Amino acid sequence: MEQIEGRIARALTIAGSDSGGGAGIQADLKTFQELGVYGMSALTALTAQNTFGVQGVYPVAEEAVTAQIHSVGSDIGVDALKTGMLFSAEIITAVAEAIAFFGWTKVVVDPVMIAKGGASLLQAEAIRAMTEKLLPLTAVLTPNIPEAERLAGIPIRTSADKREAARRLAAFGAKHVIIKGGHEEGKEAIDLLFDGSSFSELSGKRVETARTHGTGCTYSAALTAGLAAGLSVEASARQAKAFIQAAIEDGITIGGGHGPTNHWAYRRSLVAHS
Ligand SMILES: Nc1ncnc2c1ncn2[C@@H]1O[C@H](COP(=O)(O)OP(=O)(O)O)[C@@H](O)[C@H]1O
Ligand SMILES: Cc1ncc(COP(=O)(O)O)c(N)n1
Repeated sequence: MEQIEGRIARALTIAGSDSGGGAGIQADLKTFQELGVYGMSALTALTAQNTFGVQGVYPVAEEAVTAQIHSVGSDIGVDALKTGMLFSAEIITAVAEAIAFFGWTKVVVDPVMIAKGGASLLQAEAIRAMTEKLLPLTAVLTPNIPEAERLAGIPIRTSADKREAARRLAAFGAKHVIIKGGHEEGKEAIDLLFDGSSFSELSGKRVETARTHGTGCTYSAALTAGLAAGLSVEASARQAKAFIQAAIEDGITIGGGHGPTNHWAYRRSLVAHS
């Protein structure tokens, strides 16, 4: 187990459930475990979901979201947390209030909006609550390209657009912004990291595969695990990139549609090289 200040590192995910196990809370907890961090969860919504898509979305009452976060925060404690599917402005507000109540600072926000199959996981009117209430509390924001376009309010076609979007997202209060390159084309999948003053790129070989369900969830969970264990944002981002690269490359065949990644792959590759 990873240790921080002499005890086990603890990470919380505040996100939706993917019954198919490849994205959402399930991907997050698997990733925390693989990286040696104690995982906890606060559910925001249930989805009936498989590798073909989302068959149903059932949000959790916001007071139940608050209660879950207070239960773990008041007893177990949280070294770092991530948010995933938050669904509504009411849930976003409840989450922002709980983060402020506990004074948590290692906060990763994956602004999940639309599942890869096209289902909406965030109501349109919730975007404003996200930029106004959650981004000011965010240490690392991890949008994909469509999410960055929506939050920043500009289309992203060039690398200059990508940098401008990152600047705009930082202006909402996010201390670091990582715009992920999974939705772009090219031989490399390049993530752009902005720390409020300078840019750096994290690159990996693009894998031609349809099995990318849950990549964003898995990536942000790996980032959160790194922060929980005391790594810097940059070191956590590098570890998360290596984790997702291994998980995509070493694909597993699950279900008849767009399958999940292999959450075992990164740890197995470390063992193989040790
Ligand atoms: N086909 C791929 N090959 C290699 N890396 C990928 C691929 N697709 C996504 N990634 C990486 O996976 C992570 C998640 O990215 P992305 O798929 O854009 O997020 P989301 O799931 O939120 O849409 C990023 O680090 C990205 O660079
Ligand atoms: C409950 C839940 N949360 C998030 C996603 C996004 O998944 P993806 O990483 O495939 O875009 C999802 N499909 N379901």
